[in-house]
Amino acid sequence: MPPTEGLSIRGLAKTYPNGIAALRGIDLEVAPGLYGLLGPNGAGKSTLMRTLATLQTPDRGEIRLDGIDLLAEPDRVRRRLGYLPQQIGAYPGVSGHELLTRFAWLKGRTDRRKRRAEIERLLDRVNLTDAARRPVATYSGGMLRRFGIALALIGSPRLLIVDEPTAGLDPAERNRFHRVLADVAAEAVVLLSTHIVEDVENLCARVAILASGRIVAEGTPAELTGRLADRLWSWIVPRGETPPDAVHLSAVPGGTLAIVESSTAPDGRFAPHHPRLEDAYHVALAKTGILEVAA
Ligand SMILES: Nc1ncnc2c1ncn2[C@@H]1O[C@H](COP(=O)(O)OP(=O)(O)OP(=O)(O)O)[C@@H](O)[C@H]1O
Repeated sequence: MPPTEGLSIRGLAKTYPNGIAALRGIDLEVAPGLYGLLGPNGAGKSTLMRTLATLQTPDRGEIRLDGIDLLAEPDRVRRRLGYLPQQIGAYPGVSGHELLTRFAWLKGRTDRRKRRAEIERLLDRVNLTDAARRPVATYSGGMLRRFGIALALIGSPRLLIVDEPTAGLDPAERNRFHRVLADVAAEAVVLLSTHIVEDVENLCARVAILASGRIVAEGTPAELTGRLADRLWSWIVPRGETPPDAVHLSAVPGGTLAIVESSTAPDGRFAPHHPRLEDAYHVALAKTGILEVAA
């Protein structure tokens, strides 16, 4: 990747005044496209996202967006940023069209004709043209998420930061939301932070797994699962029996599914297990000593 395109992060570190080291030296190169950031609670995802959104500063390190130094020139980078927060505030009675108009005005879109054209384009892009005159307060959860993208896309950002986007969406809305993100990712860096491994597996060209403030694995979903080829074994432990030491345990009909990493089958009860991104995630966390409670 040429150094002038995309997002480049080097040696990023942040320790809060209470002594918690939320970021312990993050290095990442992110090209335009959809990039997934996975990690358990407290891994440092929000700290990283807020730092990229210029809402807080790191103790050390460097961030460049399309070659522009974010810490030295935050205002210049802000003009190229879109941030989709988890919640959009309540604006009683205000229609989608009107709220977009206000935000566009705040972002410096003062030419009325150009602003209107941009808003029409954005509404069409997120499939909300028909609902544009309805109050935002009446939108469903999925419509609100897509509306949030339209807000974040004012000014055609080069980096779109999306935090935990699909919680609470039904499958059809989740799918619609993903299609909009994929469309944006054709021309910008879209950084998607989530707990939902399946969203990243289906959608993202590359993924980083963050744990305790460090990147513990990085690559394409195929690379991450490929490293585990022929190394995973599973066994459904009948109810009442003690499960073995495993990289992941989850409840299934009939007992507990135990997934174990080993170069050979631990014993005759285990069958080969085809690795999924979720397994790579649990293996990466297990190697750092972090065990997530089964979902
Ligand atoms: N303002 C703050 N002051 C002190 N500690 C903080 C602050 N914000 C976050 N932390 C701590 O830093 C660590 C990383 O938190 P962060 O919110 O970045 O993680 P996360 O991966 O986003 O987690 P979650 O998925 O739960 O939001 C946690 O231990 C958290 O308690």
